[in-house]
Amino acid sequence: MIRPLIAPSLLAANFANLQHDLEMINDSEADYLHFDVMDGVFVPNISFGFPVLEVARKHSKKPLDVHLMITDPDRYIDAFAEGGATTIHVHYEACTHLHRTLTHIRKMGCRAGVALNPHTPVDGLEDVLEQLDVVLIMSVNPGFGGQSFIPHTFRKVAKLKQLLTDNRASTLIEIDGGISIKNASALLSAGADILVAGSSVFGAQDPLEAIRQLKNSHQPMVA
Ligand SMILES: O=C(CO)[C@@H](O)[C@H](O)COP(=O)(O)O
Repeated sequence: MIRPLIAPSLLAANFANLQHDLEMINDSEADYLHFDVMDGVFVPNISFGFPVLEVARKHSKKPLDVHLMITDPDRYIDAFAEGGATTIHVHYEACTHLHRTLTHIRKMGCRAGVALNPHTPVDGLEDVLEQLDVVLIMSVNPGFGGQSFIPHTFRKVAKLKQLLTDNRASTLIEIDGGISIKNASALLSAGADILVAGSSVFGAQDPLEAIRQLKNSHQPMVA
């Protein structure tokens, strides 16, 4: 079985000591650093932007997985690509010309991702699969960390996996919101490849161990 890719979400880090938390992630088995950008319009919260991106780029050795929870994301794709993003996710609900936006993200040298709000069906992606490296399924309504996982996500992941298989697409499936060791293995069985985790990592007594457990969550738990 393939081990999942793990992306700790910086939103849940200790901003009073970001360098410490970034170094913890560097020392961990995490595969990416998930970077949530919120504009207070697309979602009812404002998080962080370019000054924090610069800190992350300086101190993080992990590829940056940037999730743009903003309206009109086209305005900022070049800046995030030049700022060091490896992957840029735009929201399906925020893009009028999704095909063009995804093509542009790739042209800027990044992997192209689309994030789906919990109410957005996966079917609308069929005509952009060739432009798409990863789909970020939101398992909470975006805007805040620490929310409860929406159980409907299991069916949605399975449906997307089927769509990708039917189209012979190599697009990865990433899940974000309320992820912990409790739901990780069921999500992987449904077809997820990448797990984003905020509070279950940074709220743990031992964040390194929490990341290690998520990384090994494809294996049956030993009682
Ligand atoms: O994008 C978001 C929230 O909008 C997420 O990336 C959260 O940061 C995940 O946090 P937890 O639900 O794991 O605490």
